[in-house]
Amino acid sequence: RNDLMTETNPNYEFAGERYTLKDLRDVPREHLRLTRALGQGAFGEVYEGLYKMRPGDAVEMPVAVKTLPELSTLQAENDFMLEALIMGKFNHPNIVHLIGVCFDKHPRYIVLELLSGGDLKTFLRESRPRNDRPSALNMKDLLMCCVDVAKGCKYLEENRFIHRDIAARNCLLTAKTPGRIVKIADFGMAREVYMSDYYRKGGKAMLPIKWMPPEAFLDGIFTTKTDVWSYGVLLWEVMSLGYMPYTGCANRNVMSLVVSGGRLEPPPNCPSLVYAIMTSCWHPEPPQRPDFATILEKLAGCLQDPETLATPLKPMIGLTESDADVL
Ligand SMILES: C[C@@H](Oc1cc(-c2cccc(S(C)(=O)=O)c2)cnc1N)c1cc(F)ccc1N1NC=CN1
Repeated sequence: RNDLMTETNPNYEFAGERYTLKDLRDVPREHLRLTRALGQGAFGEVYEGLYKMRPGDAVEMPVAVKTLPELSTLQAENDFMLEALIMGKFNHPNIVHLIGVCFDKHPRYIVLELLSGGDLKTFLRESRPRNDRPSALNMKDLLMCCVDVAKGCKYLEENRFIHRDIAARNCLLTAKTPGRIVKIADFGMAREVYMSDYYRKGGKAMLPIKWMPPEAFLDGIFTTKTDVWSYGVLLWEVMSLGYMPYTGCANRNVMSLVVSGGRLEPPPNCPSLVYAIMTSCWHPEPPQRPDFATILEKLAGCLQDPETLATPLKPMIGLTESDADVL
């Protein structure tokens, strides 16, 4: 909780230091050119754009621009600023880089590095083996994606930062081709905790129940072990090539299932070494869950196990893709 938030001058504590908006680089609006819409973000439209770093420059840097609509509540303004402050303090290869902000007038912009591989969930779904094309990915590709996200999570853990929404939809790739790097790129839920709880929007519907451990959705307890549980679900998302977890199950059923000890089944062809990591992340007792350093060691073990690496990828069977994925 950060009760130091005031309407106009949010302070933000990270890694033992306090920051305010003045710490964020100001991007002159006239050096920014929005080229096309990428999709709807939590606040407003997100655009792809080009940023001329220095006025005389011929070269322009591709960027992603989050926009805050003109007609926004003060609450939304604060949330938006805080998200920029949160991202502005991170410095890690597996966390999206904040380039700067345009907060001088409306519409306000948050300018991020553009990761042109798009989001991890979409990438996984697009990479499923099709009859005309065996999967473009192999087990090593999948494990490398998981390693990247775990490295980002380890950095957050070391800085005692709880993300609260680790999921494939919130991760982006630098490219779809080999050599791709995965980065944690959305901090919307983390922002929530810094706003007074009574502002929390709506009911349970706002919470990513399928990625949350019991102590979080029952008692609102969030620790770094919350992110470990979510990371286990992300592992399942990756190994299933982007399926919706608990296929066909509604949120309230997932809650009772998980509370009574039910867990996600191993995706088809999921190596037992990898499934063992997932289940360790889903231990009912938070302290019994591994930390991200341990998870990285276990993933390194998988990457050195010939049998694991040789496992072919196979899509889920049963429900057709469209049903399975939406429910
Ligand atoms: C805010 C936005 O940030 C970005 C999106 C894309 C990006 C997103 C989708 C497709 C492509 S692209 C140019 O490769 O087709 C690039 C590329 N770089 C970003 N920095 C984002 C961050 C996430 F963690 C998850 C989803 C999105 N969005 N927001 C709106 C759509 N996705």
